[in-house]
Amino acid sequence: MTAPLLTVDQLTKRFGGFVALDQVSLQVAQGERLGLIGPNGSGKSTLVNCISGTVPISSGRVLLDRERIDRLPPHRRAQLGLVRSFQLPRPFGSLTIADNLKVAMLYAGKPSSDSIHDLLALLGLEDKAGRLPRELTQIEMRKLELARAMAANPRLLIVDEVMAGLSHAEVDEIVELLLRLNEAGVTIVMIEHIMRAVMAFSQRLVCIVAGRKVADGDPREVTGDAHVLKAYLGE
Ligand SMILES: Nc1ncnc2c1ncn2[C@@H]1O[C@H](COP(=O)(O)OP(=O)(O)OP(=O)(O)O)[C@@H](O)[C@H]1O
Repeated sequence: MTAPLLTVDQLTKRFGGFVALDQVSLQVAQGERLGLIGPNGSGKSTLVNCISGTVPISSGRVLLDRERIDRLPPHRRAQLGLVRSFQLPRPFGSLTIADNLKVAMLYAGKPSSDSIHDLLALLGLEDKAGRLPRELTQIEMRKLELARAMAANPRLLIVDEVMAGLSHAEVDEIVELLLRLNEAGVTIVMIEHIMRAVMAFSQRLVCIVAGRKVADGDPREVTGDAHVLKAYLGE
């Protein structure tokens, strides 16, 4: 059996006396599409912050390909192929779309084998190379954010609420795009509140409630799980 690409092992995160994540363990296989769900404030973003290195963990381990990465700074993790797209697009406003992608490649420390042009084409932004971010529509901004993440040549891409505020058709478009990126070989973890998108995308779901993993498995089974229903419906 091949080793998981990502392993989160007994991860605990405390903010002062508050336990935001309580011994969370999960694995992500190479090539997988995993959905991470949970009510507001359950700890999803904190988990992603701990995995990508923007907040230190209190205890436990995070491994990429069997190597511990939980002491590495975020840019080192990005160099190893662990890349996240942020909840809010934050491109450099004075740089063109193409230059924003160049910066992202430099940050990851390895100019991608894909040319910038190929990346723009993959994301459907080929007409926008010379434009500034402020000239983009909302969905184009989300695509730019995904393109910036892809410019870092990720092995594991974590997308954190990239569809919030988009129309029904635009959500479908982003899901299609993520499926294409996955087909191109990128393992993807999606954090998303839009359940239609989560169900269309995910091969497996993990549900976090109040800092604990309460379900992990087939999406239909997880969404029918009593703990998950209780957390969402507040029974
Ligand atoms: N830096 C911090 N200091 C103190 N508490 C924090 C900090 N960051 C997050 N928390 C708390 O940890 C808990 C989990 O927050 P988190 O943002 O991870 O939830 P979430 O599942 O991503 O929520 P949402 O779906 O609303 O984005 C919340 O109670 C939050 O208030």
